[in-house]
Amino acid sequence: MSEPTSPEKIFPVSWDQFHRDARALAWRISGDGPFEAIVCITRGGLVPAAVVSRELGIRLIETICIASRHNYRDQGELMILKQVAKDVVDKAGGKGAGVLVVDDLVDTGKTASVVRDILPDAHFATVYAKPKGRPLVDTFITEVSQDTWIYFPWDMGLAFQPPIAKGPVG
Ligand SMILES: O=P(O)(O)OC[C@H]1O[C@H](OP(=O)(O)OP(=O)(O)O)[C@H](O)[C@@H]1O
Ligand SMILES: Nc1nc2[nH]cnc2c(=O)[nH]1
Ligand SMILES: [Mg+2]
Repeated sequence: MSEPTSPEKIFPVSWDQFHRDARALAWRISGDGPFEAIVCITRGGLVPAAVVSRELGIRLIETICIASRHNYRDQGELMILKQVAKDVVDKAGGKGAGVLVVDDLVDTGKTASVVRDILPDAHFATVYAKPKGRPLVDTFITEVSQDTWIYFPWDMGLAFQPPIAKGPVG
């Protein structure tokens, strides 16, 4: 479980900021290829994978589908819903050489370590990283503290904010 300890910090990310950070990730890994394929870890990896794929001209995109948070933030048993296709693993010499694994973030590192077991020689890239998971990634853009919860733009919406003078609602 990666429930942030108190006091919890939050790090809200807008679409614009996420796009810039994902593009910066592409820049940072652009010298580490060539990559034959991207393996993106769904669902969070889908968005940065689209940006990195466009920037680096990688058109072979595969997924590994992993679910671990069955109740919002509580991390439960990690379930692989779909494995990496055999032809992609074979293309990478069976161990992931020439494969770029993309995810939105690494937190405890549990998801990343499962994927590393499958593709040990792959290059692992995430947009954000927390300290516990950081050793598992080769490249990331921004580190946030372990007690920070990142709010992604696809999980948020515009909402009315009461004027400061009215005080907190409720
Ligand atoms: O380092 P960890 O502690 O394993 O956490 C990181 C993982 O948690 C989130 O995915 P989640 O399982 O919530 O599913 P989602 O991508 O479908 O939102 C995030 O997208 C990473 O894949
Ligand atoms: N949205 C979101 N998902 C996560 N999964 C693991 N850590 C986080 C986080 O900080 N934010
Ligand atoms: Mg995920």
